[in-house]
Amino acid sequence: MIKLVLIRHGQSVWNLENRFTGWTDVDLSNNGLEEAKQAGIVLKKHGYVFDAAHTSVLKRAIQTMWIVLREMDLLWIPDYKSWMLNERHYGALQGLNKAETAEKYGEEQVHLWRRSVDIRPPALERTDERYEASAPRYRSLREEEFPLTENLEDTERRVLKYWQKAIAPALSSGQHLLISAHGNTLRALVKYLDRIPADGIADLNIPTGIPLVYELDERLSPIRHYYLGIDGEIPEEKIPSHI
Ligand SMILES: O=C(O)[C@H](O)COP(=O)(O)O
Repeated sequence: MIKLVLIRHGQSVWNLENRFTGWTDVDLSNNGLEEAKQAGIVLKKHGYVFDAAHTSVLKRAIQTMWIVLREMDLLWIPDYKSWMLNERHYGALQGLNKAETAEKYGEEQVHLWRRSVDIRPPALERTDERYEASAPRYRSLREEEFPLTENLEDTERRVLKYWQKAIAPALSSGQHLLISAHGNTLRALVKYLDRIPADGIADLNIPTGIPLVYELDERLSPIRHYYLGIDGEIPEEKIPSHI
């Protein structure tokens, strides 16, 4: 049995302000910093040790990874950062307040943008100041690869490409991995791992800063999964699944 640990970054300052974030590179809130520290304490207490860690190129996920690994005295392990683990791109919604957006476009429309699989939010214009294709961290992307908006299917495609290229081979070689990523990145990965159909994913939310442990068989098929707290597996009814 192989254990894989997923963690959504701690609460960010735009989670706190209820803003659409996507690829915007915002910091963790003070609460998010504390969540990440607690996650490291929990993982260390339960004897987890990682051989490597994977994260996005967004600081809320990178800092979460660093804080967790610092608490575990594992800052020395290799870590890999890829844009392919970035949060789903929220297009022209990035920076807008979710409640104000719902007032303007209606709750149903915002829910579809946030939780459907195949509906993309309005796209960014390449002239928009939020369009960051020229940022050094995205140097490896061709212009046509840089998203102007994404639905969950788009996110799933790039996450699975990274899974096949970097994660699955490492797991199959016996490595214990930590993936520090984002709400929709992990929704996409969980959808794939648990074979959740498109019409079954809308209500799945990943809470911030709580280690999600996947026990996988030798074919990397999930045996079971659970959130890990200081006293061990957290009962389903105690998981804060706020949307
Ligand atoms: O990108 C964001 O706004 C959040 O990290 C996830 O937002 P969502 O829960 O609205 O998809």
